[in-house]
Amino acid sequence: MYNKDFSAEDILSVTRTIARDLTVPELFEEAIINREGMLSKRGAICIYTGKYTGRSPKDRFIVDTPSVHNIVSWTNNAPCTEDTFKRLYCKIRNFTKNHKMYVSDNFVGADPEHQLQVKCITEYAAQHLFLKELFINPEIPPTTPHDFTLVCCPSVLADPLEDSVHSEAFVIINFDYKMVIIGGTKYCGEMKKAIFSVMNYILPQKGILSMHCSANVGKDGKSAIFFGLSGTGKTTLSADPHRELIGDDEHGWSENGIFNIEGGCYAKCIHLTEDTEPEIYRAVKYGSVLENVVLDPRTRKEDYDDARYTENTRVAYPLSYIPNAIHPSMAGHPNAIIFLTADAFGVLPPISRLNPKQAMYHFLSGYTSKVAGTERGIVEPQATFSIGFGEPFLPLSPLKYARLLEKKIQEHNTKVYLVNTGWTGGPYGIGSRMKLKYTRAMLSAALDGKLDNVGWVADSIFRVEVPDFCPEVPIDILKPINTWADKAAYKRQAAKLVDLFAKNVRKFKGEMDDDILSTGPKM
Ligand SMILES: Nc1ncnc2c1ncn2[C@@H]1O[C@H](COP(=O)(O)OP(=O)(O)O)[C@@H](O)[C@H]1O
Ligand SMILES: C=C(OP(=O)(O)O)C(=O)O
Ligand SMILES: [Mn+2]
Repeated sequence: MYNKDFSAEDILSVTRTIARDLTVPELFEEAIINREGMLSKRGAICIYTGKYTGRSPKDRFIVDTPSVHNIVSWTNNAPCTEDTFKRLYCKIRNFTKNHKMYVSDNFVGADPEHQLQVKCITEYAAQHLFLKELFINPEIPPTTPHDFTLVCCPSVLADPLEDSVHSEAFVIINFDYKMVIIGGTKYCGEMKKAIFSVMNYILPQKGILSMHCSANVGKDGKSAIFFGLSGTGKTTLSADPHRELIGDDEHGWSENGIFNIEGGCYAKCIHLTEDTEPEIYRAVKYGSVLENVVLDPRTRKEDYDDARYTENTRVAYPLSYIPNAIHPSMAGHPNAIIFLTADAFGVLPPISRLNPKQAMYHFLSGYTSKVAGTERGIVEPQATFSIGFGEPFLPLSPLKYARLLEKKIQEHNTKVYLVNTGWTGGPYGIGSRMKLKYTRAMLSAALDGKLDNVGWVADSIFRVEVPDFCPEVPIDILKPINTWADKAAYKRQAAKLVDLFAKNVRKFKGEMDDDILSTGPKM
């Protein structure tokens, strides 16, 4: 077995051709020349990722070594051996001997105190462009040594039998060598979420809460964060013309306030229209990377309604493409925390207020649905409980994140809301998705203090408080039972969800305070 340093330098010492620090136009040219994708009508480069059009959680591993063994939580992270890592590393190293690789250093962490310099090495120019847009791109290439290495070679395939992995795709994080290696999958989301996982390992160990959330700040300087699993609305709802955008997906919360981990956004394109999501629609332009979006063969016009490759069509663009994004992407302590949930049962209120214990309960529960496409094998909304609304990306014990959040909420007296961006009037298949304009109106009202003086009544099943009025929202939708034609059906459906909640929190028994665990929904 190969027995040397496992490092960026080692790989690049054998790489046939290195294209270093290319600019956006150069990467566009390279991607076109390499036939990695084509230009869209609005001037973005559009790439197709083949078999893997979403994340593949079963193919993601953390190398289990003595130095991380007792730090990583193995209940929600799959281990792999050093041998597996080394074998796949060697396959990548050998591959680069005959190929050109794109190399540059980018940062993650907008707060200079908590930045990580990542050396990005990719097989594809378009993927390199993706990283340039998504990470924080330095004006001049840094001369300091990098902290972490990300290598992505989709053409390198694992052999499940020989390499002891599950498929030809692999995403492996090695904290000892400070390296992520990716092969077999072209889906760009794997790269960003792997580095997010790295930050979720590093930051909490320094006392900083890292969060799967978007963030924005009002004209009054009050910031808000929106936790949510994929598809619940982090990106869509954080792009708000009345508030300044901080980031759409990954943030840290330190003693100084919140900071974005990334420098760009990765928005969903399915059914995107200029009317409903103007900021995102207009961010599709020169410099951005479209993924699996169908283009008209003659006009190259983007067809956002065509899900022939996947529902999980995407666009990546730098934060500066959103008109009211602030730079640097930092703000003070949030005044409000929103937990976004896409409830496929159609029984949760569209907005509700949580006390601090309920906030902990719902953070730990992380109830939502997996929406079609983002993960391999999911074709319709599927109820799930994802701790911290981001369990696949949390390497440490989930309680570590929960305790940090609990402390922050106490210290800053932060208001917490649970917002159902999922179904209303019935479950998925019968009811309809909550109208975006109503969700936006409810959030604006909550964040602007317009719900402070309305009446709040505890929901008899979910026990969270529901407002009796919200400007610009029909009163009927505030209480979910009122939106169901068949009230008995509503109760049966709610009972199913209550049962799921209760079963799910059992796993925290003995580890989390009983008064938190007992604050959940009850029939
Ligand atoms: N009420 C709603 N709130 C938020 N998003 C909605 C709503 N109704 C439909 N959507 C759609 O759901 C998707 C939310 O995805 P996105 O904002 O990318 O989620 P995330 O960033 O959390 O993965 C978008 O395609 C958006 O248009
Ligand atoms: C890119 C992803 O995140 P999100 O859908 O939350 O934007 C993902 O989960 O693969
Ligand atoms: Mn998003």
